[in-house]
Amino acid sequence: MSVLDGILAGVREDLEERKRATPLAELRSRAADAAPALDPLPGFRAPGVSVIAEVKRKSPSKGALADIPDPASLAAQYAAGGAAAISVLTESRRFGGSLADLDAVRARVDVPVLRKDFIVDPYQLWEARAHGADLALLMVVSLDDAQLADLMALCKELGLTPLVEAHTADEVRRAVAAGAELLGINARDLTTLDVDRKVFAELAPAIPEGTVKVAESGVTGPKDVAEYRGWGADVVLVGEALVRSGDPSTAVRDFIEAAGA
Ligand SMILES: O=P(O)(O)OC[C@@H](O)[C@@H](O)c1c[nH]c2ccccc12
Repeated sequence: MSVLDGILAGVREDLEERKRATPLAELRSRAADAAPALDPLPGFRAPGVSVIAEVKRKSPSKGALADIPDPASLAAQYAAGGAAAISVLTESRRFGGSLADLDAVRARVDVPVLRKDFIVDPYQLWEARAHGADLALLMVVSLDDAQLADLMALCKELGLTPLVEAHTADEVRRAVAAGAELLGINARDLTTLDVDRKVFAELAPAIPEGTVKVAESGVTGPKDVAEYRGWGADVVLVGEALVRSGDPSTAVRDFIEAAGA
């Protein structure tokens, strides 16, 4: 069993428990009461690189990264540094996140918020919207074409912008075929956890003009952001380097400046 399979097994168990605790009808009514989702795409298309700054406590590859007792305050510092969006990991077993983190961040910042999780079921998109997310991650590797199409259609209905994540040429092709407007290349192979930033350089040319390109994972400092930018990234998604930085606001600003206009 790969690392990803192990994560997905836990995600499905936790999902069944939440489904028992909170019926879909209740999520639907909470989603209806939520403020409409923000559209992140104009911001991501603005000149210069955009940063999606992530609230990430731990990971299967690195273990504990940072305690983050106050995710809302971390997110506020990211926003003050100029982050175009905030990513909140909500997977609990391996990443130490929760929907409570999403609630806290949503309540504090005005920039778009991404629910970062292993989304395999429509219920999770209703949850995302009920908890105020504007974007949701859809990982091509863990979905077949029919599931991807269904989840993309539900995102549209809910006003959520899907960040469609790929790691191979075939996954990029499937993401494009599904109509992704926001396409992420994860430099981390989730079956082995190996990170290779050059995967972005190799796959980006296959992404059609007009699609917003997101470089995910492996940014250790401003130089890496500049490199991704040189390879055509419109957006970089950064977790570890920011949660460990000690000064998240300055770190975000440095990343944006490193990439130039
Ligand atoms: O901490 P890093 O290397 O900056 O990576 C951030 C982000 O790309 C990573 O958390 C991520 C990308 N895709 C994912 C899918 C699931 C869980 C986590 C991820």
